[in-house]
Amino acid sequence: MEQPLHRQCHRGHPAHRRRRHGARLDPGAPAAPRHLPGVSAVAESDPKFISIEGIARRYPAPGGGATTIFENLWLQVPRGAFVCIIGHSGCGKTSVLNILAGLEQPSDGVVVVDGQAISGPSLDRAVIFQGHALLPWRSVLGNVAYAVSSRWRKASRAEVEERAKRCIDLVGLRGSEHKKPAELSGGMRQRVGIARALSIEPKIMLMDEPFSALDALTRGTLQDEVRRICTSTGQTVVMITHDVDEAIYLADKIVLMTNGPEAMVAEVVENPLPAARARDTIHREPDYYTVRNHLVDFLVARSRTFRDEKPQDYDPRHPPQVRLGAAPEPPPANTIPFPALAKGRE
Ligand SMILES: Nc1ncnc2c1ncn2[C@@H]1O[C@H](COP(=O)(O)OP(=O)(O)OP(=O)(O)O)[C@@H](O)[C@H]1O
Repeated sequence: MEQPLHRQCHRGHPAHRRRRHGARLDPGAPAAPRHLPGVSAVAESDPKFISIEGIARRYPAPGGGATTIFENLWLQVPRGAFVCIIGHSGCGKTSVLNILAGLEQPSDGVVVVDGQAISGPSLDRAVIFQGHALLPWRSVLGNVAYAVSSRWRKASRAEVEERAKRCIDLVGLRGSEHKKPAELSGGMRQRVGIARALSIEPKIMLMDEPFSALDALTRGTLQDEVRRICTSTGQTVVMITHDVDEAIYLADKIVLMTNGPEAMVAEVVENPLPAARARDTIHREPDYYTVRNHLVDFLVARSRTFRDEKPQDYDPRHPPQVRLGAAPEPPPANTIPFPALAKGRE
């Protein structure tokens, strides 16, 4: 009989031997190193860097029994990938993220990150929530430094401050180091959350609708920052969003979840847009509307009907990888442009 993947020899996995520095919260973890590493730029290829293996989430149902939010959910995220999960409210996106963070236990299955099964929260996995969860009595610098010193307990105060300041710079908050959270705008607080997450060099960054509470302008600016930082550092990210355009701009892969209960991963859409994309011109990319229409169509219709209409060879262990593309042919030369047609009717 085939062994579940998590029982196969993860310790022999090359990723396992590439363990990074740092003080794991897991018992038996090696002690924290004395010196802080620099902000590294890694984008190694490791297709199973995060391996979600047959997880389920069930809650007791009001009249007895259990409600299955999802089960037998499988997903792999390569090292350095930016993955967005989209799906309707209640399908279990936050539950998946909480399981990845180690904040919740799956009712079944396992998640393996970098060769190690998750058994609880760890500084290897930073979570950025919608609410910023900053310590209100600490300054910006204090909040970020607190995270750094939790990660590298033996680092000197100067080392901790230097690293914290570097991350504060990275999110564009230089000059606000000594302000308290109450003195900051929502966008600035979210930047502190991002700086704090980056400062501990997590193996993975988990974001639960991090920009949804922000105004459109701030959201756009922060999306740009996050994209710039994650691209340049090779950060592996799993993010939940309801915003199709945000997913297209940020993600390498977009995971489509069907409606719950008993939600499924319908497919994983590979984003065909070039890595060098810009927010203000992305809608002119030839494949932009192909991808957008596919995602909207899923949310409007297929997220409801997928269970009954799924492909015969659908295998939850290997959800279909969809690569859209091939921009529509340009219209023939003799096509009358739309404005001219409209004019003719006047
Ligand atoms: N502690 C709990 N007890 C019972 N049911 C729960 C509990 N936590 C979550 N649920 C249920 O699990 C389902 C999935 O919740 P989850 O928050 O993961 O969904 P979601 O897709 O993230 O939703 P949203 O987009 O609205 O945030 C929901 O129906 C929710 O009511």
